[in-house]
Amino acid sequence: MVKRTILIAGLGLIGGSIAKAIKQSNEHHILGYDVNEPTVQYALTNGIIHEGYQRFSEAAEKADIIILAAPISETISLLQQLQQIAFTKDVIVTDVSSVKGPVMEAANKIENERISFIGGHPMAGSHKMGIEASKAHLFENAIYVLTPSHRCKEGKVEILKDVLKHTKCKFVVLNPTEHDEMTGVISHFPHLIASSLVQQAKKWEKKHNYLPNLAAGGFRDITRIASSNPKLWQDIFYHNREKLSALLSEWIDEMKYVKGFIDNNRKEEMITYLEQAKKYRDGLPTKEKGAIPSFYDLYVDIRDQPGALASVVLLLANKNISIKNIEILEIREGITGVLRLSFYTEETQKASLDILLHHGYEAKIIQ
Ligand SMILES: NC(=O)c1ccc[n+]([C@@H]2O[C@H](COP(=O)([O-])OP(=O)(O)OC[C@H]3O[C@@H](n4cnc5c(N)ncnc54)[C@H](O)[C@@H]3O)[C@@H](O)[C@H]2O)c1
Ligand SMILES: O=C(O)C(=O)C[C@]1(C(=O)O)C=C[C@@H](O)C=C1
Repeated sequence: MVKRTILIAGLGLIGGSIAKAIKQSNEHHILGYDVNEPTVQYALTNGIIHEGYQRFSEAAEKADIIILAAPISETISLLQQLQQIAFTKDVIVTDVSSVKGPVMEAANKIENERISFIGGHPMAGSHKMGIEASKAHLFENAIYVLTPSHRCKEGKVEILKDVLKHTKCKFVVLNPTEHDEMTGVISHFPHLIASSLVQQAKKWEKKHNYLPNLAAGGFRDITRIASSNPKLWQDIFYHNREKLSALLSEWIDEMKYVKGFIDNNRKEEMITYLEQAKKYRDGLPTKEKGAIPSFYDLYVDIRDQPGALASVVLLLANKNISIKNIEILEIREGITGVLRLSFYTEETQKASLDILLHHGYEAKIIQ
């Protein structure tokens, strides 16, 4: 075990989560820097970092590994600042940006011999932002993409992996272009669609002001990510604009094709379209958190009465079962609602199903 000094620049959701995961291991010394001084204070007070800094260069000079976890435009600017530092030892620099092309372009221009840059992107996150939302286990079983730059010295990727292994992620090396195309399809474009669905509902609310009350499980599931940080996503869309623009054109054509089924009641073609989508969606990897995070979910019907939620939680707590997340779906006053309980393992998911069925609850696992 080699104890290294790791600087995390940008202590938000992602930087804070990486800091927590690495600090838990007690293996390394963690420095933190953020433009927002209260964030650094929060990280220190809550034991997320060992030392806090207000000047980036001062912290960078002390580090063996620098993790840039700020928004993409800021990450590129921090990278350019590193170029000017006269490091007295070799340093590995990585980032966490959701788009890799522009960051790698900036990294490949670096002429500082001491810097080995390896692009990084943990494929997990949340619609929440800031250090308060950070979690040590955010990246557990998630895919962590690495994109080494032209000037990355031998052995450095292995050192970086050794430090990041505390996030419990799974590494994959991709080139920036394939990364940006795939994340465009699987992450960035879906985000745009989620926001557009919400915009559509907002327009229709002018006609039917009761409409938001009908927003049940389906609408909420498909639009959760529309609640994310708008500035962060504008930055992502901007940096992956070419891929997004192409996907948007493809989507518009596809929707015209679908409109043909609907307008002309081409029933069989519509069913085939839906069947193919269902088959592909059902076949996505479900045992791991990946590009599409999956949890071990259990759905429980409950009535909206005082104590209904507490009773379910208590039943499971009595059997020492930890619940990862609880969400109440489509519950309205006096009417049956649905609880979605997420578990860490398939075993606890199944055990919870048995317990709840045994106590007369209507519960099910939907694959
Ligand atoms: N949110 C996600 O789901 C997610 C997932 C994977 C990767 N990412 C990437 O992670 C990066 C950070 O996103 P986040 O969700 O943690 O955002 P966040 O808003 O939670 O945190 C960003 C942090 O960076 C700080 N910051 C801004 N400019 C800075 C600068 N110049 N120097 C130092 N700190 C600065 C902010 O004060 C804030 O604390 C982005 O590049 C994003 O593309 C996000
Ligand atoms: O779970 C979410 O809220 C996310 O949006 C996470 C998500 C994703 O699209 O899966 C978003 C952006 C990141 O770059 C990586 C992961």
